[in-house]
Amino acid sequence: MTLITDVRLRRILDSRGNPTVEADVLTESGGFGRAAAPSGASTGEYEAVERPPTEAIAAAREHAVPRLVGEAYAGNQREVDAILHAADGTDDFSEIGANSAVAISMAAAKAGADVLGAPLFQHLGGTFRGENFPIPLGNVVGGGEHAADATDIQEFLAAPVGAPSVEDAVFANAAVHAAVADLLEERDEPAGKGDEGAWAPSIDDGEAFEIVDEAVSMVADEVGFEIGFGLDVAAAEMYDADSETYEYESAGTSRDTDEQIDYIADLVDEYDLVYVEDPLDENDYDAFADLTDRVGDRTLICGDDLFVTNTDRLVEGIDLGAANSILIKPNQIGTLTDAFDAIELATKNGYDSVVSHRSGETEDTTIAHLAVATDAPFIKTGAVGGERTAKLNELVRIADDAT
Ligand SMILES: O=C(O)[C@@H](CO)OP(=O)(O)O
Ligand SMILES: [Mg+2]
Repeated sequence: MTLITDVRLRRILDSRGNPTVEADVLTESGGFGRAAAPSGASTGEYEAVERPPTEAIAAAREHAVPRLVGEAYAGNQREVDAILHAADGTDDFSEIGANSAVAISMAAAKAGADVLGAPLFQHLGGTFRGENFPIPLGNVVGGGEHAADATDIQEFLAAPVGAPSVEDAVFANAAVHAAVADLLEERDEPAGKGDEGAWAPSIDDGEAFEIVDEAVSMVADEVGFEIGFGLDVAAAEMYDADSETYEYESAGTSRDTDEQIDYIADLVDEYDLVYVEDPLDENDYDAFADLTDRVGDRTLICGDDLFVTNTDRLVEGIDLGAANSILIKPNQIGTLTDAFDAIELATKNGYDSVVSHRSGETEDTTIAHLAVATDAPFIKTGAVGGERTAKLNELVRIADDAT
């Protein structure tokens, strides 16, 4: 029934106005799945390779589509993804592009779910999923590679850890986003938005900490549950390998690795940070391990560029005690199977998974289903903006349907 009869690939727009790959997968019994690849700006050095969409589409049409059509079953995700790997023939999807691979992988999953008549999260995670929902981390202030002339730290993320439901959590993050706007206005700090919808004022990180801390407390008082906040430092973007220092350009500050570890550990304690992503360079497992040793009992230290959703890199991290959570981005590794395997390995080893969007996104909602399917404790997918709310609203719908 789920035999694939057609795979169509096209270029569509992403949220930055750049082209990206969209895939349609059709099956023998009329099943249909459509999915699109997201795209990063602060990409990790070890990510699977995203090719220019036109090239990725041509290569996938030549190498992957003929191996799938009439040959593979959309309901068998591991088979589809193994064929994508075999068709590509490299270990980083540099032939067909991770963008073509992930679009086809996710579209096949949706086609499989369509034939089953089951929601995607159930097709992926089993019939008993849908009881637990991830806490959404929503960025409310940001800079780094996502906005010019803004904070050095890439993302300040509201984390509604005490929310009684995913719906309450999603609305709380939007309220923090609005509260930040009010506080910026009071301080006469005009702000546009960065790539992920967070406010991107020309302020330094210190001021951003004050504002986000205040906004989070204000909204927590209003809603009556605990809201913390966290960071994506995206430190690989500020690390200078020659001088071995972290360069905070807008602040005009430079820190060596020990100073960076001290700085982050102090921030964790001063602001009760619940989450810190990529506080150190993507090649420095030892520094991650030191920091995790110091503060890992009271906050999540998450590896994004460090792990790139790659089980080999995660194994190394587990061995060394580097980080205690992993960011999961299917396009970093190229298939849903690989993303699932990373989550399973993480869970088995006590690492929390944070399923994540990219800065360049589409209306695709697959990651909302992936998070519910895998019982991931967190999802990071913005707070506002259509391509972000697409995922957040899908979570609300899944919760609504499940009750
Ligand atoms: O660094 C990150 O975690 C992501 C998403 O927030 O950004 P990008 O997609 O640009 O890598
Ligand atoms: Mg990151």
